[in-house]
Amino acid sequence: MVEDKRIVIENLTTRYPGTEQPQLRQINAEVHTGQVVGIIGNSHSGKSTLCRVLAGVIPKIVSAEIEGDWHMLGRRVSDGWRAYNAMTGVVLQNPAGQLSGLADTVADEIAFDLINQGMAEGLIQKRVVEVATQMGLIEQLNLRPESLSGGQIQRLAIATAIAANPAVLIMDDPTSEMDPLGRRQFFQWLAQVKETNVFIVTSEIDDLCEVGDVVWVLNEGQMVAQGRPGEVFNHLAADWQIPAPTIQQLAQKMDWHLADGRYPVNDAELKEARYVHN
Ligand SMILES: Nc1ncnc2c1ncn2[C@@H]1O[C@H](COP(=O)(O)OP(=O)(O)OP(=O)(O)O)[C@@H](O)[C@H]1O
Repeated sequence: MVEDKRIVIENLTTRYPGTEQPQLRQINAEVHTGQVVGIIGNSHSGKSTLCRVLAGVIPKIVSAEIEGDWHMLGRRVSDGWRAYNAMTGVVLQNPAGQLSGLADTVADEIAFDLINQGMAEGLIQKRVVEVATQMGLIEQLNLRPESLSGGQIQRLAIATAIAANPAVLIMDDPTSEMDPLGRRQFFQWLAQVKETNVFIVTSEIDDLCEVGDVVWVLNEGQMVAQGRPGEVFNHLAADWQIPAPTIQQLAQKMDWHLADGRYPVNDAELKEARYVHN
């Protein structure tokens, strides 16, 4: 059998109980292995709801009426929760609520899922140090999780989500409480993640343009645009209320554009635009 390496969403519509209007309306999308997908949109546009669906939290934990279909790497939640859940690493809003509450130390929290999976002790220790290094938590390994700052708790939630090397990583605004340096380190880490499908809700448009392969724009529950960052940000509609990336704003002022007429949205495109103008 050929392995399905796609993530496919077909005509997805969701309604929370007691609500008349759907929160997601007829969403269609297809993503291929290894892509970083940035999900953007203004408040209440449905970004968190889409993350909950992709993570299987809807319908497994939060109930909602669902029409349409979605499958990731050939699996659906209805095929079995264990296998679906094992495939995903998830960081939802309020990461503190996601921690086990059982671990004495940051190291134990990161190790929690690995212990549950029956990984050998030596391998667990190695992996804990690896992800703690990636998330800048190496000096916090022996601290109690509840003693961490908001930004550190977000890093810990990410560390626990990536510890078991999930094929799909779903993160809902994972840097909202990080300081600027923490945010930069996070996006530098994300830039070098390979062979993982990443979905990230973020308002950090500039960073997203550096690391994102694809951007999805949600507006009132509809997917109003999807494509490469350069395509999407060059065609923003005013009612989406999404600002253009800083580089694009600068390039518009300078009237620096690329050979195809678009304005650059990231460092690499800015260099290219300079080349076109020299
Ligand atoms: N459990 C729920 N029950 C009923 N309605 C809900 C529930 N969760 C979210 N909603 C509603 O669904 C809509 C979409 O919310 P969602 O949180 O997905 O948007 P969002 O784009 O993530 O917003 P934000 O950027 O403010 O976090 C909103 O109108 C919200 O009030």
